[in-house]
Amino acid sequence: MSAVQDFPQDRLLRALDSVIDPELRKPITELGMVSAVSVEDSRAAATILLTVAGCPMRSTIENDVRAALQKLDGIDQVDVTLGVMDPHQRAALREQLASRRTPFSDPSSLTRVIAVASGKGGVGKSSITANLAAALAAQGMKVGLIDADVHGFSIPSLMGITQKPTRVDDMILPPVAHGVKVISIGMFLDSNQPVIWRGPMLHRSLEQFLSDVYFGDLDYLFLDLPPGTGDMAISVSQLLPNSELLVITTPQSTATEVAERAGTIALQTQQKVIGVVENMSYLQLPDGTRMEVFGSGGGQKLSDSLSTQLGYQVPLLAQIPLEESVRLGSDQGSPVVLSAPPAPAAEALAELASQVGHRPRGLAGRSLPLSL
Ligand SMILES: Nc1ncnc2c1ncn2[C@@H]1O[C@H](COP(=O)(O)OP(=O)(O)OP(=O)(O)O)[C@@H](O)[C@H]1O
Repeated sequence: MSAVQDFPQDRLLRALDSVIDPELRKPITELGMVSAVSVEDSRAAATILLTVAGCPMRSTIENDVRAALQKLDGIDQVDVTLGVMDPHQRAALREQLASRRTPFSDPSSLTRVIAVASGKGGVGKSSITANLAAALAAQGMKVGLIDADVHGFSIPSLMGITQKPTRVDDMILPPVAHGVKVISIGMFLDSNQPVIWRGPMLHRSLEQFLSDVYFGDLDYLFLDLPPGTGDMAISVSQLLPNSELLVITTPQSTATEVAERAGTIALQTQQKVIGVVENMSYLQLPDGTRMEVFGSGGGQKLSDSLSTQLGYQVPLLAQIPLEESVRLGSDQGSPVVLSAPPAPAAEALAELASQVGHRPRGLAGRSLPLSL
């Protein structure tokens, strides 16, 4: 790093501490990205090394560096030069990050892993997952989201992500949207092409997401599962034995029956089912009455039957109304808890997030790593 004649170097570095790499979520000073910074005649010059040449965040980083230095008294002008890390610098960064990769499958991991399941498609599983993740991130939690619905991936558009993940050698940096680190198979495909993978490839894709994607320390990791009781649900239970299940249904009896099968898979996989969410419960009419478009009682019925079959209380955690704001938020890539927080559906989703968030990690229904 170059010397500074008339400006204390640590003041410059302290200012740059406030610049956070948007993907790695760490100060650029800690990541070895500040190659040089100096001041001459109230003109600051900073050379910043990007992890890769095509870094999608280059203009954000450049602007943030400029803004951070410009704030200092005595600096009138800032010149930012962007360079790229050489293979040695990249390897050092990878080492640094790899040692901090969180083993989500480790029984001692403090990250709560919540897989969101449903019996059939279209019940709002992805919308609820996106809203839960965004709501907890807005509360200051560190949240990751894996779109494990590889055949019907919709999370990138629900979260408003068009950007591709950045690769640093064999490490993948997930794009961050609304404070949530998100990864989806859809981000690796060139167009909206269908994915026709079978079990082993699905298992491998999840394994790769868990090992190669840099999530850093997380409070919550959500997985949006494909509908039903397929291969991915089994893979999740094998690769993430600590994961818990949240089951989404509509009030309709046909949806409830298939959701029950998705929930009872937990008997075989030994995952804990933390609760049931009933979505599209009712439509509030202008006169204040509630129209039960998809019938009523499905969520409670599912909660009762899962409680009986699993042998512990599986509560009905929320009933989310059918509301245009939810659909609009999804279409605009901004979950309704953020885009229209006073809407009744947003309030119900925010309340669900608090319930999920405040629930301590229990051991009921979970296999323990015991041996004689
Ligand atoms: N409470 C709600 N009110 C209004 N629209 C909703 C609500 N919940 C979900 N939707 C809309 O219903 C559609 C299906 O939702 P979503 O994609 O989240 O379902 P899904 O269960 O994940 O489906 P799949 O598993 O097939 O991907 C979307 O257009 C979404 O915007």
